[in-house]
Amino acid sequence: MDGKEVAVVVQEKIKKQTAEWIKRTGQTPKLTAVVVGKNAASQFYVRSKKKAAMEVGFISEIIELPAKVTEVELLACIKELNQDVTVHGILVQLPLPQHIDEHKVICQIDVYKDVDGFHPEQVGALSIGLNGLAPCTPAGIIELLKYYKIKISGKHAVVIGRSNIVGKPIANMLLKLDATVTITHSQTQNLAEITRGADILIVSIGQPHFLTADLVKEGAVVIDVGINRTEAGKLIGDVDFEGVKEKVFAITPVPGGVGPMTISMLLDNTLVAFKRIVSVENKEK
Ligand SMILES: Nc1nc2c(c(=O)[nH]1)N[C@@H](CN(C=O)c1ccc(C(=O)N[C@@H](CCC(=O)O)C(=O)O)cc1)CN2
Repeated sequence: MDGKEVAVVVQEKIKKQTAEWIKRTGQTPKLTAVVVGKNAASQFYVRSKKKAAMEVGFISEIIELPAKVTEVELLACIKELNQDVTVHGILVQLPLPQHIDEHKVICQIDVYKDVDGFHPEQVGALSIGLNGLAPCTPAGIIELLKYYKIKISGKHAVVIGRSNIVGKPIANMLLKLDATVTITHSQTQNLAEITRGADILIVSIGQPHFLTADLVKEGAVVIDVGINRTEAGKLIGDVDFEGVKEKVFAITPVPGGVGPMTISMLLDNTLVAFKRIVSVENKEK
C-alpha cells in the first residue's frame, strides 16, 4: 500500500475544497504548529506539515520555542493561539521536554482547534463512536485501508502497542468499523498466538523489525507505524518488510506508508476545523 500515492490523492481533494471555501467565505484556513526545542525529527515534521499546508492553500506558521521554555510560558502561548480568530488549527509537536506535562498542554488547546485530535474531549467522542477530529496517524491508516478496499467489518484486527497517539485510537476506529479488535502490548502473554490469528495487524511499538514472518498469518494485511532510525541514519519500520511481504495480502512500507498519510489527515482535520469555525461565526452574525 503506497502511502505517498494516497496522500497525494487526499491532498488534491483538500486543495480543491480549500479554494472553494476561500472563495465562498473570504477567509483562509490557518494551521499553527508549536515546536519546543531543537529535536531534529520534530523540526523536520513541523516543516513538512507547514510545507504541505501551504501547498493545499492554507496559511501556516511554526512557533519555535526554546527547549527550556517553562510550562507556564507554553500554556500562555497556546492560550493566545486559542484567542486568535485567524488561527483555525493548532498542534503542539510531540514529544515535549520532560519538564513539561504533555497532558496539561494538550488540554489547553481549544477543542475546536485541536487538529491532532489529542484533547480528552475528542478522545472521548471517538471512544463512543461520535465524529470528532481523529488523531492523524490512525485516521491515515483507515484512509489507506479504505483506498485499497480492504474489508474491515468482521475481521480480526490486532494492534501491537497501546499509545494514546496510535494504539488506543486505531483500536476504537476499527471497532467502529465492526472489526473484532485485540490490543496487545509489552506485557501481553502468548503474543505470537494472537498475531498469527490476525487478519489485520497494526504494529506501533517503536522496535525495529519486531514483526517477523513467523508472527504473521498467510494473507494478512500489515500496517507498519514504526519510525526507527538505524545508526547509519536509515529509516526502518517495526516490521521486517522484506521477510513479511511475500506472505501477506497487503503491507505498508517505511518510509512511504503511514507517515505521509499522517500529514494528509492533519490537513483534512484542519479543513474540517476551519469549516466548523467559520460556519459558527457566520451563524452568529
Ligand atoms: N503533535 C504530534 N506529534 C507527533 C505526531 C502527531 O501526529 N502529532 N506523530 C509523530 C510524528 N509525525 C507527525 O508529527 C510524523 C511522523 C512521520 C512522518 C512521515 O512522513 N514519515 C516519512 C519519513 C520521513 C523521514 O524521512 O523521516 C515516511 O514514513 O515516509 C510524518 C509525520 C510523533 N509526534
